[in-house]
Amino acid sequence: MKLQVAMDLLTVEDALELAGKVAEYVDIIELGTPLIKAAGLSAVTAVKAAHPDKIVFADMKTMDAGELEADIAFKAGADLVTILGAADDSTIAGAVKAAKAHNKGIVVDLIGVADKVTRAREVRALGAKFVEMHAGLDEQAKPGYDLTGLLRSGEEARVPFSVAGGVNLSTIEAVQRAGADVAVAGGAIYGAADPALAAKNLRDAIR
Ligand SMILES: O=C([C@H](O)CO)[C@H](O)[C@H](O)COP(=O)(O)O
Repeated sequence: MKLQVAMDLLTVEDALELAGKVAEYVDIIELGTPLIKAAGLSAVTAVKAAHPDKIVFADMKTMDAGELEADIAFKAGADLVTILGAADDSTIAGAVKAAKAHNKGIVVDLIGVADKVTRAREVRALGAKFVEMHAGLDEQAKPGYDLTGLLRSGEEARVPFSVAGGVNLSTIEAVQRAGADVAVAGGAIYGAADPALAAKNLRDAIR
């Protein structure tokens, strides 16, 4: 299982500083949606230039104009770009077309999708590299939230998947047991007093 750091920060400087601290422990470096909205795609270019050996993930969360938005993110240096699972099939197909043109990949984010299992299979058939079983920051803040539903959806879907939604040291083993290809950790790393140690501990928990 790969480890992905999600950088939900707001400036390129902060993102480069965090990436510099944790890169040796992670496989994938994600530029979070708030970061891309605040700093633009130049943030993707800067992180890829600093870490050319890492998979750079642009969390675009595109809902329309799939081919166009994926194309500009790939041109900026992204290796993986997210499209929302709630988008029309044509949006996902357009983004997959752009990914093929750049020899890169599309990840379909199933945030907000009620039937994640069915949609995961549909978008995989459309050419998604993998799907993201995702509960966003707002959903995580609701009382009683836990990762169980995401893990069950991943197990049932039987397509390559990542899990994002408050993954931390106490849950990463369950994420791996569920068969996830990628564990995504945002707050558990960037919110830690020592992000490098937090990333190392997560890496060490992956067997
Ligand atoms: O994608 C995310 C969210 O929508 C804000 O951009 C997060 O990066 C993702 O949820 C992982 O972060 P944590 O939940 O803090 O681990």
